[in-house]
Amino acid sequence: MMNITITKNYSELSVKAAELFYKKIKAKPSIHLGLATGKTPLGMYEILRKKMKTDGLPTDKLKVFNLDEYVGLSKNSSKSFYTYMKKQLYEPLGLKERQYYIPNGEAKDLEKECLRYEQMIDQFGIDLQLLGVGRNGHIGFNEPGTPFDSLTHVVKLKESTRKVNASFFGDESLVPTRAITMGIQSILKAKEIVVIASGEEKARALYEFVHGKMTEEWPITALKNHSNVTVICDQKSARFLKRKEGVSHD
Ligand SMILES: O=P(O)(O)OC[C@H]1O[C@](O)(CO)[C@@H](O)[C@@H]1O
Repeated sequence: MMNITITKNYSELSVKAAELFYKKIKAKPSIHLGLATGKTPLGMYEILRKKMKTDGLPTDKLKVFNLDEYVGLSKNSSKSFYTYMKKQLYEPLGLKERQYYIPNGEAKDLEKECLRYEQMIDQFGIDLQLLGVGRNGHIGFNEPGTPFDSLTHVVKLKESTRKVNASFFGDESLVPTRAITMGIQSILKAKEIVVIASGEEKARALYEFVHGKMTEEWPITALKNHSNVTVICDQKSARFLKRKEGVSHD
């Protein structure tokens, strides 16, 4: 089942997505969340952490798992996804180290690290997975051509992805060339998935996801196989979507 909500703009998208996560956390304080980095979730993370704090939602039973991490960056580098998450949620929500999980991009044996991470996902299970989407349809760092049955693995980042992510680094040459990412199969293991997308540059990927056929050329289309996916996107990213049942325009 796929539900699509189209919002007027990025602010509304952030409010909707934050509300959804807030409700789920409130209903099940021991929920296991799968979380994403990138620009798109920044708005929802800000609303979520503020509301959770104001309302005093307990966070001691929460567990959060991250999709990916760069290889070769120190965990404490200001550019690591660990630092991003620490600033956006781990610290503001007062999470203890045992409550958050992120691939270790500094591991000596990367293959072993991938295996460890996948085993942990299997052991705990993710209830609700948040996903952004790349312009080329990537989810996590699973670039076009990644097998749908892939588990956590090391990827060589595409030049186009490094270019887009250069804004976080100041210069493209500083963006790491590899990352560890949950695979497509690992992502599909989540009980429920929420995809957020904003801006015209995401419109083609959303079109392929909603109206296109399943193909490894558009990694996001793997989600067509999942039984519980919600898409929250703004009008700009939804410009190629056709009106149909299950699509609500706010
Ligand atoms: O939200 P953004 O910055 O557009 O990124 C989209 C996707 O691209 C990535 O940043 C990887 O390049 C993902 O982590 C993210 O979900």
